[in-house]
Amino acid sequence: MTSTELAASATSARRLHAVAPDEPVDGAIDRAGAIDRAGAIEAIESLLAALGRDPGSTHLAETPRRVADALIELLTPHPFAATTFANDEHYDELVVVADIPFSSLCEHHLLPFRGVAHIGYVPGDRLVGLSKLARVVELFARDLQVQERMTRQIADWIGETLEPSGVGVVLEAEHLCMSLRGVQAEGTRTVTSSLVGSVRDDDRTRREFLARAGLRGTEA
Ligand SMILES: Nc1nc2c(ncn2[C@@H]2O[C@H](COP(=O)(O)OP(=O)(O)OP(=O)(O)O)[C@@H](O)[C@H]2O)c(=O)[nH]1
Ligand SMILES: [Zn+2]
Repeated sequence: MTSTELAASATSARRLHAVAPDEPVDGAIDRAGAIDRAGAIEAIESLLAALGRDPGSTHLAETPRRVADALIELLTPHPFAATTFANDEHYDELVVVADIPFSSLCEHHLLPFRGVAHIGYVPGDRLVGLSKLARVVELFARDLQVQERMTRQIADWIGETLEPSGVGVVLEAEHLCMSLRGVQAEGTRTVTSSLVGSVRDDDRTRREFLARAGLRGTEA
């Protein structure tokens, strides 16, 4: 996928409410389609039958409901208020939150990929509540994803919400579709990044972000 396509899909997949200064907003997103829980339960029942299992057996009787609810949970982010504050002290150094854990579902195999996100931004007029950076990771992780798109979506959200002078997002994850099955390349770590503004263009800021994110082979 080209970067233009990634950006377009980031915008079309999820639309966020605009953030008004000092006012918490609903971080809820508009989804492409509503979740049909009854339909999902029925579909899992059919899937079990198609896999040669008996969905009516005692052991599997509740499995369609459990699987459907587990998937719905993994695809439903918690709404949140994207609280921002005025940057009265004109703080203009990097703010970095490293090692934010996340789990998502790969859109190719519906298997989890999980790891950590590192986020940094150089504030403009607004600061964001730190926990919101972890919440925005969850906002985009709870979807059928590819790691590259998720990385861009997080960076775009921070850019649009805070209008900072720089943003850096790095995701490091293990894809179970690559380690459990298929090529079975255990222990691989996929690293993706989206660096924008001063975090991309200013050498000192970029190095500082990568070092604070604890990435191997980097130093401040
Ligand atoms: N770029 C990218 N690829 C991903 C991601 N998650 C899974 N994939 C890849 O998506 C590809 C799908 O390839 P296919 O050849 O259609 O699927 P497959 O036959 O199951 O491929 P194998 O996994 O190689 O057995 C695989 O190479 C996966 O490793 C992701 O987040 N980003
Ligand atoms: Zn996959």
